[in-house]
Amino acid sequence: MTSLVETPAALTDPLVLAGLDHWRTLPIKQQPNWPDAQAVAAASAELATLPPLVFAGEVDQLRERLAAAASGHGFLLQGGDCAETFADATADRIRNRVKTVLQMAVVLTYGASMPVIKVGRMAGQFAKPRSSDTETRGGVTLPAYRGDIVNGYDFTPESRNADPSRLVKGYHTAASTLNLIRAFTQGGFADLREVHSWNKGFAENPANVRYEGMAREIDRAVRFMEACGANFDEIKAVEFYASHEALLMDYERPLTRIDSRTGDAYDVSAHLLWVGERTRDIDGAHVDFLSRVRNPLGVKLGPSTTPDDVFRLIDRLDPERTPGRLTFITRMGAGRIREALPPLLEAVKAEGSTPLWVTDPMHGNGITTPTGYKTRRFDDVVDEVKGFFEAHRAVGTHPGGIHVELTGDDVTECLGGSEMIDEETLATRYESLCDPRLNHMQSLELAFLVAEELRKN
Ligand SMILES: O=C[C@H](O)[C@H](O)COP(=O)(O)O
Ligand SMILES: C=C(OP(=O)(O)O)C(=O)O
Ligand SMILES: [Mn+2]
Repeated sequence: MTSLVETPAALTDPLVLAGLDHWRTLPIKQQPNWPDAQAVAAASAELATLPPLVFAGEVDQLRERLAAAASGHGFLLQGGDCAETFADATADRIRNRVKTVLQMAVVLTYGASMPVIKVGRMAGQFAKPRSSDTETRGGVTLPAYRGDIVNGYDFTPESRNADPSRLVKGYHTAASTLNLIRAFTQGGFADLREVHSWNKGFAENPANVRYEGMAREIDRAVRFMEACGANFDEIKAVEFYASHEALLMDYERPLTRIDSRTGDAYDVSAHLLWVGERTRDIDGAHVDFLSRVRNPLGVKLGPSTTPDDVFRLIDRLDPERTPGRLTFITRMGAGRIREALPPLLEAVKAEGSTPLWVTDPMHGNGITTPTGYKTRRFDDVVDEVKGFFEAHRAVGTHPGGIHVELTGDDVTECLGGSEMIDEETLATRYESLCDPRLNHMQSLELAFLVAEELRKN
């Protein structure tokens, strides 16, 4: 016999019971003005029926890897576009980014004898926080571009309108990106014996040539080990994780599920989620939501962060001090890191917490050229990375990783590097729709530099 009194779904839904909607009652920043609330609700409802993009077991495995790194036994390499676009989710572009991350990882692993955790800003990095809600061109003001999952980049009212159908397109684009990443990294392409082939197709440049030299050494070592009986077939596959900024709540919330193994909530849109510098308010919606999912979390920290801010974030996001749960991604700027980072490291060390400390040498070093290009100087990026290592050496903490905006293509978006990209050259191949990315060669150069810094430790 059925009950005459129906139980409201909300009272039995485990996600609701886990407080996963509490963020709706809190102040929230950087969300789009969706013109059609019903269409957003329909898109979110559709997302809620779609399969998870990642599995909770993989998420747990990443947390274990990050825990090892936080205790000094590993290094996180997190990289990819500032803003992924739907149009660029092509086989060639995805392959070039994966190859670039694999090459950087091998430079770091071989150069510094350190296990490297590979995490892409990929398969979901579609939503962007902006400094301004609007953009004005030639006297016309329109909503700012907030990433392909919200609106279009074309400067027309139609394109800049927030369109909820993009939420579902974002999911499917993330799914096909992740599918290809999994094929590349599990299907033999990432095999260490392919170390030379990752360099193929990239124009020859000094960083490539240096890489080739290293690849030859690795080849010799692999052949030697094979001759000794080592079985390299066992390490044909490589772990490669997906991450993005958990910004757009109409995407993240419906992609949050209860894990049948443990009863815990996981945001299954990516393995690792991070909260941005603009949305990490301790009493805000984003921090509340993320505090309730089990994924490893990143938190961006800008130059004005105080030790008190850090302690409050640790208490909210990692009350049980779970190893590998929390990664602080500092983005101080080359001119600030040497004074701003050490007090945070000291304070956290004294308190006894062991988060993973990672440097993002991109977001504190933005400049705009007189011709209007958003760019960064490669020298500033390098200087911030060096400042990061100096700070950790001084305090005696582990410099645990780098977080970079990069692409595998030969774009001209950041100034300098051995190719000496100058302000005039920026125009030749500037493709980013948001922040400037290191190109393939600049990325490799940075990896060699980081390996040298790691060797000094
Ligand atoms: O990626 C980070 C931010 O979204 C980006 O730096 C904001 O850029 P804006 O200052 O042009 O809005
Ligand atoms: C928005 C970003 O950075 P931040 O929050 O550090 O400004 C980003 O990483 O794209
Ligand atoms: Mn960015």
